[in-house]
Amino acid sequence: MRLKVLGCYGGQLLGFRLTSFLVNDSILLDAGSPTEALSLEEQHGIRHICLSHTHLDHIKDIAFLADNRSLKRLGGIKANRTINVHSLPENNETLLRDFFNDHIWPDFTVIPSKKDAILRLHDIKAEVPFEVDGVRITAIEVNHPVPCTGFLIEFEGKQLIYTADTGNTDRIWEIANEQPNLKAVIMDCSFPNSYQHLADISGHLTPNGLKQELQKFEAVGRVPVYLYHMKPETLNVISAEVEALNIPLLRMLTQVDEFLF
Ligand SMILES: Nc1ncnc2c1ncn2[C@@H]1O[C@@H]2COP(=O)(O)O[C@H]2[C@H]1O
Repeated sequence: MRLKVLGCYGGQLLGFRLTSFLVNDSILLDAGSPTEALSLEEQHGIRHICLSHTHLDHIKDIAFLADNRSLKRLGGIKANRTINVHSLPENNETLLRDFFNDHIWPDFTVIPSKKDAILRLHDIKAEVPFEVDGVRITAIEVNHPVPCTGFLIEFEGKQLIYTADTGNTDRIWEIANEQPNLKAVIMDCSFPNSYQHLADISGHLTPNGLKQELQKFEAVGRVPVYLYHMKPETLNVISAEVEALNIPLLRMLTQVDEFLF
């Protein structure tokens, strides 16, 4: 499995891109930044978006990807016409009602026609696996103020866990502990310890919070844990606090990271 970090921050600042990961060149985990991180040709390779939740920092580039794909069609290119979004039914409803509603952005689920649309929204169910482009994907509910799922990604007998945005949560760790060949976990670490209250009310983790979470993870120290969604203006403080935890194979992601699992 190829995993490319397109953006791994929980805020947008010059040089810091919002959350998005590219799996095997065609599947996005969240869509905070693909149009900023990828060439037009690379964007056209994206066929699926696994969407954890509808907060703006995870959906904003669905809009720009769709617009770019629309121009590609006008240019007469036929391959990879549709972008398939996979998310909970509540999230797909929110996308249609509040984002692709012809006010905030055109409704690309009916452009150029409903039958042959640029965007197709697929309802998924938590803990019911589905397969796209040979990759098996399972959504797992996590703890955020809006409906949100992390994802278990499986390809060629290897597994990756992406917690998505979450405060303390249990089920995803139970599932992580069941995986026979888990290669990595990508998990939330948004705020420094001094912002614990904000982390709690906004459904995120601090270094202290993630230390508690990792007590539920049996492979800690054996399987790499990569942190994402750091608020960029607090990065130096989070970095020092993560370092002080002294947990082997735990580090913050950077937006130039690429992995081959
Ligand atoms: N009660 C709050 N006070 C201040 N900021 C908040 C509050 N709730 C949410 N936020 C911020 O709004 C952001 C929305 O996206 P995030 O969940 O990434 O992170 C959240 C916090 O940074």
